[in-house]
Formats: sequence, structure tokens, C-alpha cells
Amino acid sequence: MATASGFPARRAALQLLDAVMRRGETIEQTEKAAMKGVDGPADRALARAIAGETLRWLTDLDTLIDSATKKRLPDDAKPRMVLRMMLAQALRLDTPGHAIVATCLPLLSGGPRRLAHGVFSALMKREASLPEVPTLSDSVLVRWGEHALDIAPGLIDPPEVDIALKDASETAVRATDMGGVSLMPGHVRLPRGTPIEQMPDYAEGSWWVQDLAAQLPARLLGVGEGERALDLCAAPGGKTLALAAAGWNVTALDISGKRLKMLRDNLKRTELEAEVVKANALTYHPAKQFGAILLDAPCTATGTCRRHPDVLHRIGPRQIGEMSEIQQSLINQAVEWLPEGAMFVYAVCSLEREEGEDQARWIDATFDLEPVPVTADELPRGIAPTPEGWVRTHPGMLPDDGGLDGFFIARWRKR
Ligand SMILES: C[S@@+](CC[C@H](N)C(=O)[O-])C[C@H]1O[C@@H](n2cnc3c(N)ncnc32)[C@H](O)[C@@H]1O
Repeated sequence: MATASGFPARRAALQLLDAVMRRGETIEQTEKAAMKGVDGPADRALARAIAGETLRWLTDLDTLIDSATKKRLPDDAKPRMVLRMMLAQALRLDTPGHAIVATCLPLLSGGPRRLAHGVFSALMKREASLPEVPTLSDSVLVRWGEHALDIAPGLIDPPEVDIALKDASETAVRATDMGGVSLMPGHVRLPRGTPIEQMPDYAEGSWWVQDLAAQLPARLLGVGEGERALDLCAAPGGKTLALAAAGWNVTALDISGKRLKMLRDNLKRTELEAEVVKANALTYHPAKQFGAILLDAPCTATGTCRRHPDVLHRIGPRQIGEMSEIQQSLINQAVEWLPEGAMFVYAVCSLEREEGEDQARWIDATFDLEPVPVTADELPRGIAPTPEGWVRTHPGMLPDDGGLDGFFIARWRKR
């Protein structure tokens, strides 16, 4: 069988899915290798979309497959993965059936093509469909508990594109000019798929891409008026840019040279300034004192499940446990460096209680820090602080405005 023109994109999607499901890797880690031989941005976007939709709807796709097979296909069997991809294209991307068959069955060359073809055709014939809202896996349902059913509708589609403005006084004008809407001063939301880097004023540097929830931690430190702030896990720099734009004299520290290169590029494009330090925060010795420390800690990133649905299948108790230990080590360091009266903001883009609420309780119980509760007027309309004065966002919030990422944020002052 000659391979159809869309075959390389499907092969790449299969490799992306294999990397996530079998090896627990992120899409980003594997993308470069998987995309070899895929020509052009449209085909690369297609490969990403197939993998993304498959991961987002995996539980429901499996239910359909199981309803059409006499003997259950093992979870990691190649025909199951190819069938998941085929159905995701038919039911989520509106790809015509003949194109799906022509580009996906060759992925099973030398294998059970007839079985996959038969299952796919049977499901198409009976007009199989997906539920309105993706069904979360049992392990995610258990972890997210009472929030799970609220979060799931936020996963139906990939998110729109949020940008943060360097100058919040331009919010209304920019929103109108760019065809977006603003959910708080300094924020503009653009339609899904907006080709950011091709926008006429991208190079001008008066804004950067940053989810609405990710814009909150730096804002909670207020304006800097030239005071020193340490952005402790800073790269690629979204929060460094926000702090610098708010008048802080920022030291941006990160362990990753590759990610710091992105941070430097971001500073250059936006013409903002920060001292950039490549160091391990756990062994670093700051030579100066800071009026504020922002710890946007490394985490499982399950709050970014709308744009990175691989987290729905890669993350489990082991990763959550490892991350919460690292977070506590980083918190220990940060608190040690806080002079009296200095502010401390802890943030994670995670939906896991162990990385968020439990860490805040541990901080309260362990250190001599005074909680500084977040107030409703510091947050977008429709998001309220928790009774403890923390911020907990998740993708099911602001449903009429397109949702936001999951973040946990809390604030203290050194007594
Ligand atoms: C959640 S990301 C930070 C995102 C960033 N604040 C932003 O807004 O763009 C966590 C960062 O922590 C860094 N990191 C992890 N362990 C570290 C350590 N021991 N010391 C310094 N940075 C570390 C990672 O390289 C990663 O860039």
C-alpha cells in the first residue's frame, strides 16, 4: 500500500502518544524526535492536535473501542493506540473516514490492520459519539475529589490564548485592536489558535503570552518601586517580566541554562531588565537581601492539563510525592533568605492538594510567617479567594469566559 500524504503526521502523533503513555515523557520532551520527517507547520500542528485530542478523550475513546471488540485489547497494544487516534480524528477533528483509514492503517503494517479497520468501521456505522464532557480516569477522579466534576468541562477544548500587557493602562485599547477580551487589567484573551509570533506587534514587545492564572502570582507582590525581588524558579520568565514591568528590581534565578536562554530572549524582546542567575536554588547563597521572594516552584503541572493533556496520564502519586519534597526544600531556602517584613509568594501550576493547600498548611505550621490573605479585588471577577485567603484556580472556573489554568497561590510576610 502506498502511504498517503498525511501519513508522517499520523506517525508522529503515534510516537508522541507512545512517549507519554509508555515512557511517561512529556510531549515537549519527545516532540523534536517525533516530528522528524513531518514537513511544514500545518502537519506538525495536526500531529499535535491528534495526540492532544486522543489524550483529552482517552477514557471515552477506550470505552468505545471496548464496546466494539470481543476480546479486550491490552491498554498498551499498538492497535488500541492507533484506534484511539483514528476515533479522535473522526469524532473531534472531523477528519473524513477515508482519509483516516488511508493514513492510520499503514501504522499497523505487518500487524492487525483488519481488526483496526473492522472496529473503526463498525463504530462509524453505528454513529458512535463522545459524551459532552471528557470522562476523567479513575485515578484522576480520586485525586481531584470534589473538584473533579467541575474541572472536567474545562477540558473539552484546548484553551484560548492569554497575553499579559507590559502597560496595564493600555488594556482596553489593546483588547479592541487585537480582537480580544480582557478579564482583568493587563490581561487580554485572544481566540484559540491565534498565530502569536506572526502578530504585527509581537516583535515590539509590549506583551507576552501567559495564562490568566499564571499572571496572578507576580501581581500579588504589587508594585516594586525599585525594591529588590528574587524570582526563585524563574525561567522561561513570564513572572520575571511581570515583576520587572511592575517596577521591581528583579533577580531571576533558575537551574536550567536552556530555559534561561528563553528568559533572556523574553527580556530582550520586551525591553525589560532583570539580573539573570544560573544556579541551583538549593545551594545558592544570595549576596543581597530581597524585599520580596516569588517561588513559582517546579511541580507536576497538572493545572496545565488543558494545553498539556499528557499530564492526565503521566502523573501519579510517585511524581506528586517527589515534587512536594523538592517544593519543601525550596521553601525552606526561600524562607531562610527573607528579611523581616519581606513578602513571600508561593505558587504552583498544579491541581494536586499535596503541592498546594498541604504545602501552605505546612508553611503555616513550620515558619514564623504571617499569612497575608489575598482579597477578591486582587483577582479576576468571578474568582474568589479561599476562606484561608489562598488562591485556588482550576480549568472549570470562569466557564463562560473560556476557563483558566489550575494554580495554587498563597502569600506571607516575614514577621
Ligand atoms: C514552574 S517552572 C517556572 C516558570 C516561571 N516562573 C515562569 O513564570 O515562566 C519551574 C522552574 O524551576 C526550575 N528549577 C527546578 N529546580 C530548581 C532548582 N533547584 N533551582 C533553581 N531552579 C530550579 C526549573 O528549571 C523551571 O524553570
